[in-house]
Amino acid sequence: MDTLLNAVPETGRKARAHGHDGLFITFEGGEGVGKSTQIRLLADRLAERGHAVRVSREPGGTPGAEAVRHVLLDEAALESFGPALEALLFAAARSDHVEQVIRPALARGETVLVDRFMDSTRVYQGVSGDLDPGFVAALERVAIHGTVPDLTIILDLDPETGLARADARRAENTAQDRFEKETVAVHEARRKAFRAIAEAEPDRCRIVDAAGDPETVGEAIWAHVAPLVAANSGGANVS
Ligand SMILES: Nc1ncnc2c1ncn2[C@@H]1O[C@H](COP(=O)(O)OP(=O)(O)O)[C@@H](O)[C@H]1O
Ligand SMILES: Cc1cn([C@H]2C[C@H](O)[C@@H](COP(=O)(O)OP(=O)(O)O)O2)c(=O)[nH]c1=O
Repeated sequence: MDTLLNAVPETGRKARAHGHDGLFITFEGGEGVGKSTQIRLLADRLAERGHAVRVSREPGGTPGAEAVRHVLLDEAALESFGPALEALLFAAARSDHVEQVIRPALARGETVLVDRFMDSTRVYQGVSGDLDPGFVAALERVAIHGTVPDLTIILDLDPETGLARADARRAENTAQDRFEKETVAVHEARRKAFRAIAEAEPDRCRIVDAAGDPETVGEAIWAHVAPLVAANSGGANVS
């Protein structure tokens, strides 16, 4: 098994398809911080500038991964799931998503925006689930197969506000999913865990304050994205 795991390339862009890669940008953070909203704003902004954009989400993004999502988020089936099983299921869904959607889109030169990726597993299963970091890291290497995001935007917001926004978003009869139901203390611990990832990986991650109005948050995100877009487009001026 160890040999198999070692056969998987270390994380890092060198494992990415060569040539005219697109940009891979992931959005992370707790419930209701505004990930879906900001992905839509950024996708529109990039499309207006003529960039081909592929938007996706996790868990999901392929028929198989969406089936796994249904299992993972279905309250009835999950009470007995332990964090290790969850992490394995998220990794299986991610592997399919990376191979079937993300890597091919990047190889076509598309900009890929994904709502949650590997950092959510590190936080929700690793930290909240108290899993062995080596186990989480091994699963991550197998699942992403070297396809590391060029940029991860971590939207930072106090849990009370995020949960209130998530409640406002939810139709009256849609119950919270089980990850949303946990205590504010658990959500706060996740917020700290996302911040710790950003501090440990400053080249990849940027923390963005999600408390302002959507447009203000969008401008802050664009300030991080625009230089990468310019560099990836051969230095063309991107305003
Ligand atoms: N900056 C913001 N200020 C106020 N409400 C927001 C903001 N961004 C998003 N919302 C609203 O909060 C809810 C959750 O936003 P969403 O983008 O779905 O968050 P996430 O994808 O992180 O769960 C939605 O109803 C959305 O319209
Ligand atoms: C991708 C991923 C998501 N999750 C959790 C976080 C979310 O609560 C849930 C995804 O459901 P979703 O409805 O997409 O929530 P959100 O809008 O907050 O992204 O799955 C993990 O626990 N691990 C993971 O690796």
